[in-house]
Amino acid sequence: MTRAILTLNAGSSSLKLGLFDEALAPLATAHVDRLGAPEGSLNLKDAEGKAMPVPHLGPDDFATHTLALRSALGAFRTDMPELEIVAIGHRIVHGGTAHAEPEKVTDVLMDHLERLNPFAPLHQPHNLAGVRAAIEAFPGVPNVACFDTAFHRGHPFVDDTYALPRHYYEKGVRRYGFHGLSYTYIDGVLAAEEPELRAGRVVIAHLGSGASICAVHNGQSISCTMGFSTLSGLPMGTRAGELDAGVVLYLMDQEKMNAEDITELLFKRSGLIGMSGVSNDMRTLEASKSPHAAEAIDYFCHRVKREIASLAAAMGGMDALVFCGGVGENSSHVRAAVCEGLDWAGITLDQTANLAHAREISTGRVAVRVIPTNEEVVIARAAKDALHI
Ligand SMILES: Nc1ncnc2c1ncn2[C@@H]1O[C@H](COP(=O)(O)OP(=O)(O)O)[C@@H](O)[C@H]1O
Ligand SMILES: CC(=O)OP(=O)(O)O
Ligand SMILES: [Mg+2]
Repeated sequence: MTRAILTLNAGSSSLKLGLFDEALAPLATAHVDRLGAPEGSLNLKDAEGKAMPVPHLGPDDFATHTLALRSALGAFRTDMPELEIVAIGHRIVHGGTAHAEPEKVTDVLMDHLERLNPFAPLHQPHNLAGVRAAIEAFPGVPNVACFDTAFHRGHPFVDDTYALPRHYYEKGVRRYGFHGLSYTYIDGVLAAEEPELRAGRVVIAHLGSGASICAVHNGQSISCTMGFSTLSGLPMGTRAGELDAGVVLYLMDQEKMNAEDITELLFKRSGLIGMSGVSNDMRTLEASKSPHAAEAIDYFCHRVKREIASLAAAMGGMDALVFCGGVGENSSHVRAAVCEGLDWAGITLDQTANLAHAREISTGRVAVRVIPTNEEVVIARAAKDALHI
């Protein structure tokens, strides 16, 4: 029997699973896409990232988080029957103000986390559904919750608050910041491989379907483009990003939209898909001939550029810039467009290295890096440490 740690990252319409051995070497990953929809699908990859054969499954097998988890695990078991799951780690988007470290899941913790649902309605309930599905599938196996907000809990007050009357801050209306597991991973890579850079002022751009940027000084998060919710900062695949609150008032007052309509608009129909009318997927936009697709990419890159400079200002400068996430790791066009015109800030790209997706892509004072992120291994390590495995 191989003793294994399972990691779960449950989104609204996706479920990502990772399997690691006790030394945290990857064994396999599973990715359920379009969970709940008739086109639901499952991809499996082995330890080397090579696609593995998937058993025949129908839409009913992905109808809920519990069924999707069962289907993905069933597929793993066919391939690796000798696996014993000894711990399960979960990505939980919101830990609120109280949860700044990974924690073993208890009924009390689940109760606390459920109370944070209104703060992240499109993430938290799905994350918790993943935890419940895991408890059901593996009775008696300990679960550990790992929080996206935890990395940012030490923000200085000016980057933790909004300019609202005080009692909203006390009620929890704060700049939480997200994608902390990804930032933890990148910070760990720099600490291990380029400690002199890590000791300095690092701007990390996590550019995926969800996207944010973080200012990290000597391993400490100073400021993040995401704040109270996963909606702020950068435009994303389907989310608007930075928006004048006056627009929301206009939508309510003049367009007679209610909270549900506006949530749907800003989280699901805006960003790249809203601007382009073509796709929420950067690859598709880059391949498209539509001028609106090109404008959506331009807007995305412009906002990333502005936020990088803003975050550098929050730290008094910048020694390194790291790109990660699906777009950050794979789109040389986005990286080039973002960095263009930032030479005044010490950023100049080695265009050949950038086109080759090399790890070191800068020629200027600021070290620019492309580092593939890995939220799963951060979760697995946290589960191992929290349970003293
Ligand atoms: N080769 C590529 N060129 C441009 N964009 C890419 C490429 N590969 C992946 N992407 C983009 O990365 C995004 C998904 O990022 P990812 O980090 O996987 O998202 P998620 O938040 O779902 O984990 C999509 O917009 C996708 O188009
Ligand atoms: C925090 C967040 O936006 O997560 P994701 O990128 O998975 O949507
Ligand atoms: Mg993501």
